[in-house]
Amino acid sequence: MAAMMIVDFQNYFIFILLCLFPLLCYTLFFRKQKDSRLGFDLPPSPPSLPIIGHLHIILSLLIHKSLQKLASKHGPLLHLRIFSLPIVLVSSASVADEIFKAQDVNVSSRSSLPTSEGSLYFGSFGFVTAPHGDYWKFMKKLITTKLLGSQALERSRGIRADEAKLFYSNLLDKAMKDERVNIREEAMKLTNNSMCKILTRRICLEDAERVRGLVARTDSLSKKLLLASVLRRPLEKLGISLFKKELMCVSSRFDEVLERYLVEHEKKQEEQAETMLHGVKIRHSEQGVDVMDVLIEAYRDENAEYKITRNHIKSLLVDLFIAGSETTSNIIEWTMAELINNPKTLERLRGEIDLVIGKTRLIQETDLPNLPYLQAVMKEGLRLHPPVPLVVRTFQEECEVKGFHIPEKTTLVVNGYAVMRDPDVWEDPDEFKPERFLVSSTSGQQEDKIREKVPKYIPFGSGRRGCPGSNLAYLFLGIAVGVMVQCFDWRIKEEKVNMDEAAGAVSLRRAHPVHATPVARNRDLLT
Ligand code: HEM
Repeated sequence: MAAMMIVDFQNYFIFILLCLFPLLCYTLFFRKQKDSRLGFDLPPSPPSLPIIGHLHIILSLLIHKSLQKLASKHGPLLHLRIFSLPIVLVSSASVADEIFKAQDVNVSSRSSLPTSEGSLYFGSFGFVTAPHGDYWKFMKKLITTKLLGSQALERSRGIRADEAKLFYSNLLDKAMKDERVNIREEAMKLTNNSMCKILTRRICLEDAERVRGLVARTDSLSKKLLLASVLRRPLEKLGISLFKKELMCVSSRFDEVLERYLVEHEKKQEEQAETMLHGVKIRHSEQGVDVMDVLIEAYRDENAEYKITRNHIKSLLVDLFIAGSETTSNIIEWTMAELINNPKTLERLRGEIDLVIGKTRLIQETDLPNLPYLQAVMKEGLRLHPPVPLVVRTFQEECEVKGFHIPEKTTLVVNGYAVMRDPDVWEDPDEFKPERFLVSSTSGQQEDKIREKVPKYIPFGSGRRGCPGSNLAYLFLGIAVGVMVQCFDWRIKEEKVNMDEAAGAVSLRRAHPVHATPVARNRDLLT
């Protein structure tokens, strides 16, 4: 009897669950967002699939290209849906301009993951994922004034110059041995080692491989995290924490290395303080100050506007390291691929470098302002191959864009890749033509002035959440490309470098690494 009752109860329980399941699905996936201004039109929406909405597009392998195709068919301002999560997709310069200007504060937050609470990467201590509030404002000020501002970049110039010489001598070594070079790997060594030294003044030699491995892992993890943050709300309701184990594993490895560096820095600072106590005045040499020193100072400052913690310090270092090295090495490789495929452009660039610098010394950062064609080459590389093709933010409040209603908490996706290949504002948008960035070469100058008013060029995003590392990025890119063009000819086995994009990554990476053999033009530039 008891057994029958148990079976009955089980059936009854299953029956209730089956009845509740559609309700659960409805609540999670179909229920419309609360919209206080019903009656206003949402932006147009392309056809979607039942339940999942437009998820299949977000999951596509080359997401920026799928979204670009969607926009060219249905328009530059679209309303998409993933389950019940609303997304606004922007693919033209004029719509992006209106949002970045009129809604700058409203879209100044990104969404983070509830599952990444204690993580140093993509977690609640991070700067990149921090909501637009007191912490973000405090750190942004510190970054733009003391960490990546012009004086800070001046201070770290020596570090980058040493790394540039090492970069040149590694390439020269390969040239002497007639060996092929994987340009991405060489670029990665340059940016990783420079970033390590700028951030912690450590040579990072013993940790370099480890850190490089971690950066590679974060790239593959980023796509999953983007997906997890898009699916955040439905998953939260179901109590599912996606990729938490993987995320925490990467985080704890970063933590291990950075905690060690932090303790070393603190010891060094204490030793200096002690020496001062004994009456010997040792000024903390400006040359010896790295990003970690500045952060420790802010951490110890009792009167600071915001009290940061050790985790904030470590998290910011992870953010800067990943944001700074992966993106710049990607664009160095893309730009060299374009130059090898466009020998006339390469010749013109080399002509400019030879003319301005001569053939007796290596290009330096201070030469860059005098090399307009090199600057145009860098800009064109970034336009065609933006390492961060999608800028993702959140509308905090409801608003109107181009006469359409955008509900609060809608995710904003600006497809920078599509904006910078928008045929309405770019002539021959898919071609590599650095000349377009040279002021004097414009034929229809009037037309160009009108175009310049629209921020069609957004490889570093825009508005207050735009990239604070763009100046540093131009220095890395200018020197790496400058050295490779000034000092070497490049031989490839194929007729042209394959320009396919890698599928399944968040950053815009190449599907095939560029393998080329450097041929030295001048062997005595360092002597
Ligand atoms: C070619 C190289 C780079 C590219 C293409 C790039 C691109 C971007 C983009 C598109 C964003 C999002 C901007 C937005 O939401 O509007 C961003 C954010 C950011 N980038 Fe970069 N970046 C590069 C290099 C760097 C470097 C060298 C650093 C620093 C070392 C850096 C640090 C950051 C940080 C901290 C953010 C987050 C800003 C915030 O949330 O307020 N980036 N970057």
